[in-house]
Amino acid sequence: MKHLRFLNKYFYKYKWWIIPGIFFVIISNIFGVVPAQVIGHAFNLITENIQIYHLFAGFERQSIIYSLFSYSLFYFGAIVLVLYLIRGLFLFFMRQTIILMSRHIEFDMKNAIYAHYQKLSLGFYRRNNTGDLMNRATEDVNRVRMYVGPAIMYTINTAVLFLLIISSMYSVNATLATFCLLPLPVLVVTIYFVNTLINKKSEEIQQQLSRLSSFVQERFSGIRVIKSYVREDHTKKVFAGESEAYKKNSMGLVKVQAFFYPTMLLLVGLSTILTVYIGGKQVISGSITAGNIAEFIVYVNQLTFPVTMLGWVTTLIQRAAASQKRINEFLELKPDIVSGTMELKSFEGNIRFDQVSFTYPDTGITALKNVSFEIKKGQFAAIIGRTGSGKSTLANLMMRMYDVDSGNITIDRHPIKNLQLGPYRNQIGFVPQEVFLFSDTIKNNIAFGLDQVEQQEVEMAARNAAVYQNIINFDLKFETMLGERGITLSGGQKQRVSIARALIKEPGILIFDDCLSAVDTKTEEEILGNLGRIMKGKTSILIAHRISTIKNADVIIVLEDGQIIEQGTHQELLELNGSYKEMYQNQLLEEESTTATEL
Ligand SMILES: Nc1ncnc2c1ncn2[C@@H]1O[C@H](COP(=O)(O)OP(=O)(O)OP(=O)(O)O)[C@@H](O)[C@H]1O
Repeated sequence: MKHLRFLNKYFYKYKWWIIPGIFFVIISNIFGVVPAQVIGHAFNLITENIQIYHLFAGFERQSIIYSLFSYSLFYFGAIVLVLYLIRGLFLFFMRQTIILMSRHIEFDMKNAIYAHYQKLSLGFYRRNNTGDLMNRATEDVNRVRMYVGPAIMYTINTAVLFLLIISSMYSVNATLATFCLLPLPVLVVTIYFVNTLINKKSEEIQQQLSRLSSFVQERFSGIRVIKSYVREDHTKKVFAGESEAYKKNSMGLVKVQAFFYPTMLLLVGLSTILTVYIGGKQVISGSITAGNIAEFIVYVNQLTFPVTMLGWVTTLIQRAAASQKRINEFLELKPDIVSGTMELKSFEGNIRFDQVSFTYPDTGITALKNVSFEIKKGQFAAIIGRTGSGKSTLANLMMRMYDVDSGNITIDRHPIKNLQLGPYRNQIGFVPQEVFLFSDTIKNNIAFGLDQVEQQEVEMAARNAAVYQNIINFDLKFETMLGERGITLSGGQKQRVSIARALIKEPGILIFDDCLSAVDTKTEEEILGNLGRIMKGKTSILIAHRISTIKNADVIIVLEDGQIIEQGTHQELLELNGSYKEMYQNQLLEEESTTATEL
């Protein structure tokens, strides 16, 4: 329950919703209780006057008594109707304040969670799966909303109604009131237990449902693999198995519910029978009127709904507390990467690594060991090495996606940690190894890093990335939609759109993480030629596997197992006669053998 204290600030913020809300609950309940008394009076009117009416049988006066009688009943009916209408109006206001407040809190919380997620670093996203992140921002917030809205509303409602009804009952007759209320504790306890059971079963169903939807989602994403391995029948069987478990759980829940409602009605019926029996005795002894019995029956029925709600409300509160705990766990997390305060006035693009070591915190893999190098402003640097040697890690550290374990990284002679993070990252044009394009138009994908953009700039970036011709061949050109609702680009086209996205920023440092792998050599040359022109005087870093891509670099860094083993220009490295030369010769041999087979 202590986790729900977090929500108090929202109650305070929306105090002018909740205070009137409580007021409306009280008024609506008063107008809900008074009709019972009017019904009691109407009942008394009937029992007292019916004999008089029969006494005048055969006389002309009987019709006058009849019209008086029916006029009074109509009058009582009208009063009850008006009272219920007023109650209805206040119920409307009650929902318009409390439930509306809950929607505002839901909105605020979702925004706060999303904003907080944005601040957390890459490591956080690696540690937590997407499903969990989504659930906390949607399902958990929804459960909390059920607490700040319906649960609070029904709790206040039940408390007020209980107070009003019980005091009205006792003001009429204490004995009858006590007997009427006797079955209620049994009802409350039964509801509590059955509700716990229902809750447990619902949770199981919910879990099974998420298992089922994750299964379906994954199989839809991997439909190509399923079809090519002819695993349709197998997946069908697994799906049927999961569905069967879901069906079984649901049927279990239906059974409990089927048992619950009749039991509840039985207990309410028992209350009514007791009211009639004990009430009848009291009428005979003259302590109450027959109208009071009618009044009590209305009270008992009015109590039924709030009592059944009690169990439900308890569940809502328990669930909300569990959800709020999960939400708080994330909200209390501090970002691993904290922005520095130093403003980079004139950005040059000098990068220096000094004895840098880094271990990924989540896997414990040491990706870099004592790495030192310097890339000067305007240089074209290349990083090469076997897969898993730490190339992408270098790029991650340059962008300060992670902080180093030991050693220093300096940018323009300032420790990277001192720089303001946003403006610094804005200076970098990064093209990741795994291209990610949003389900949006090509234009918006290219212009992603900028707030405002001209069509000409987008076209120029596309030209420089050698993808312009491909784009204008689509019917909608730059307005072509990508992703689920749009077209699918080829691997090479995706890479080039991603390159255009980095180039349009006119960055101070450009980092290409092996993003030319799906591009043919001719297009690669064209892109590299364009880069030479655009990045003149600026720093470019190319991570690559093909030596042909990087042989013109000013400096080539050769990584192996997280360490720099060789460093220099293409010529210098060849002269070293080491790993680089071996790699180069192997690649030359591969090229020769492919050309030979092609011939
Ligand atoms: N986010 C991560 N969390 C944990 N370990 C990681 C992460 N990224 C990479 N690693 C590990 O760090 C090591 C270096 O990986 P890195 O991606 O830097 O290599 P790479 O040289 O870029 O490889 P490739 O050429 O295959 O892209 C690998 O052993 C890898 O398993």
